[in-house]
Amino acid sequence: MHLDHSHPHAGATVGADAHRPDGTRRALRIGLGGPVGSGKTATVAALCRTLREELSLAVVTNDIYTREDAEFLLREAVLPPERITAVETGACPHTAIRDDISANLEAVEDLEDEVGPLDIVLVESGGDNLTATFSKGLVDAQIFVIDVAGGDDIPRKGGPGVTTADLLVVNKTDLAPYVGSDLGRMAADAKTARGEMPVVFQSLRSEAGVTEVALWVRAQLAAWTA
Ligand SMILES: Nc1nc2c(ncn2[C@@H]2O[C@H](COP(=O)(O)OP(=O)(O)OP(=O)(O)O)[C@@H](O)[C@H]2O)c(=O)[nH]1
Repeated sequence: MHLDHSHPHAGATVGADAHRPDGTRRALRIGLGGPVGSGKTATVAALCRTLREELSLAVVTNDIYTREDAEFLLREAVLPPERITAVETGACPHTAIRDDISANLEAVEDLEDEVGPLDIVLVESGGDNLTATFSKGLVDAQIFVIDVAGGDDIPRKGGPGVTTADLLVVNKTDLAPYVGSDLGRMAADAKTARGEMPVVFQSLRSEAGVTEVALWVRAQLAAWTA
């Protein structure tokens, strides 16, 4: 189930310089943030599986003290190991993606140098609260992932992630009947909070899986390379 694809190209604004020092175009950088356990890593894994044959991809993960998200992606072999880098933030992940972005920028640039040229780098934030947003100096577009089990009032309560992310993903729709979440209400509240900005409802347990988000990512890349 998805909603409001009337503006598939909303997003991808040029934040940092679009070129590498040698003059070639750098990869499009897409950030994924959201609360703990909403499905960020699972979405990154599914995007890699869907897009890896057609695009040159890499992933940067952020965890506070561990490399768990990167280890999951390595174990699942969603990409060759040299294309996955873990940043240990040692503090709130949102500091590393919003305030002191140097470690993430270095990780992205190292990946481009070592395995490039790359089409897309996915930068996953460690699970954080609803205020976690990425610096425009780090990513060109951001996806905010919430899930239906976290409470169907999250779109209404908002927060910068929900209201300003280029794409809002409401994940785990398969669980809605079990946790009593009202998807219609979530959709209406998301519309109120976001206006014309896109929202995708997905279940990674369904056959459609990450298809809609992958379409959005392809549209961002098309706009970036145009
Ligand atoms: N039922 C269901 N479970 C899901 C779905 N997506 C992810 N999960 C499960 O939810 C759990 C958390 O998913 P993760 O991808 O690790 O979540 P995360 O946002 O990366 O978590 P942190 O990195 O700890 O913040 C895992 O057990 C996933 O398998 C979904 O669409 N439906």
